[in-house]
Amino acid sequence: MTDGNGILGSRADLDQTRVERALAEFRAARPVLITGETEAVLVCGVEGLEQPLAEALAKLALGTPRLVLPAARLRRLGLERTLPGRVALPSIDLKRIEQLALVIDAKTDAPVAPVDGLDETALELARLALTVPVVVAVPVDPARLDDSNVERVSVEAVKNFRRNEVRRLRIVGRAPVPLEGAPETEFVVFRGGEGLRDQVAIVVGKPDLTKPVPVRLHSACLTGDLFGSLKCDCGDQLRGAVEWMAKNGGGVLLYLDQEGRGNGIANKMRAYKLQSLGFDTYDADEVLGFDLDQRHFDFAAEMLKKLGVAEVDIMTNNPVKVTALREAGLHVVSERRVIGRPTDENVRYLASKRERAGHFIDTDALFARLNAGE
Ligand SMILES: Nc1nc2c(ncn2[C@@H]2O[C@H](COP(=O)(O)OP(=O)(O)OP(=O)(O)O)[C@@H](O)[C@H]2O)c(=O)[nH]1
Ligand SMILES: [Zn+2]
Repeated sequence: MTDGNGILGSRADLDQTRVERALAEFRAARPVLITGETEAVLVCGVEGLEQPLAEALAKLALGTPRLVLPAARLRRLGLERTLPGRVALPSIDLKRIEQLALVIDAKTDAPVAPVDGLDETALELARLALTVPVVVAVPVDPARLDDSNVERVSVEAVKNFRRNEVRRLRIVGRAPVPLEGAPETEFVVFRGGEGLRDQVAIVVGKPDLTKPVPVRLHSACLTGDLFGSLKCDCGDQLRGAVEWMAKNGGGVLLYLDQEGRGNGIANKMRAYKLQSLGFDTYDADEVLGFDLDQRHFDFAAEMLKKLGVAEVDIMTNNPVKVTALREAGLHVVSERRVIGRPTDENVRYLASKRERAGHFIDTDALFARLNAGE
């Protein structure tokens, strides 16, 4: 591996580039080589893994291949786990992999070993790629891997990736976009942060930056924000916050590329499918291998700082957002609750957020509004 400082920039820049390329490979169901200090593994997500690749991987194996699973998925498989683990795959058997990784009510009594740094890196790649977070890892000798087209990424590069994305956050475009109910509004586009696309700050009116600024951190919700899905209250929260800011001296809404609580739209739809079978919003995510919430908000704090916001009047029901901004050095001086219309389809979702993730939601009031047909 070169030291960088060529046209692709410094060593740190090159590391970011390699991780970005590895994510593209992961999403396309192609293997990626992860290199540690002394060992290396070829890893591949379970989504789209097919027989020819499974056979090719098996031929390269130096030791026993393994399936790496996050703690959430292991719990669903009937094991008491708080940490990820790995199951040996003496043969890369697609049926067994499917059973362990994807089948809803599968259980296992297979021995589960602790993961190493390479396995953890593989899981992190799968999460960053917004794929199902279960991976096949095959120990190999990188010197014998004669295919130079296989993307290589180091454990270190993946470990530093999120932090460097926050550092690399930069404004790439801005323009006025008058909105209905908020005619004086500017969209400021940032590159970097979380997810696979850009982040957008919507500056409503001319907020006074010497005072606490009304701020909403809004994670993207295609179904709710754009199509008015009845399953959540995101669309109401989004439009409600912008209108409120327009009427109350301005504010900043951050539209964050964190669809599906950071799991991506494909995993959100898989979770919705499970919800249609009776799972609640968090259990559905657990079946897929996700913990309560995958989102980070440090980059959102950085966006606010770059916009000159220091004191925040936050519009949220989510305690994690408040803590995250504080930990990132912003002064959160007050909190406002934001809730959309209750519907038959979203009340259970909202109640779960309160019961399981500690959101400040008055569910009694919600049910009363629902019964009153508001
Ligand atoms: N995984 C998953 N994500 C969901 C589901 N329903 C909605 N979402 C996502 O949840 C996120 C909700 O984002 P926000 O409205 O910013 O956040 P919040 O955590 O509910 O906090 P508030 O600030 O109180 O609204 C969005 O990314 C939605 O796409 C679901 O059932 N499963
Ligand atoms: Zn939503």
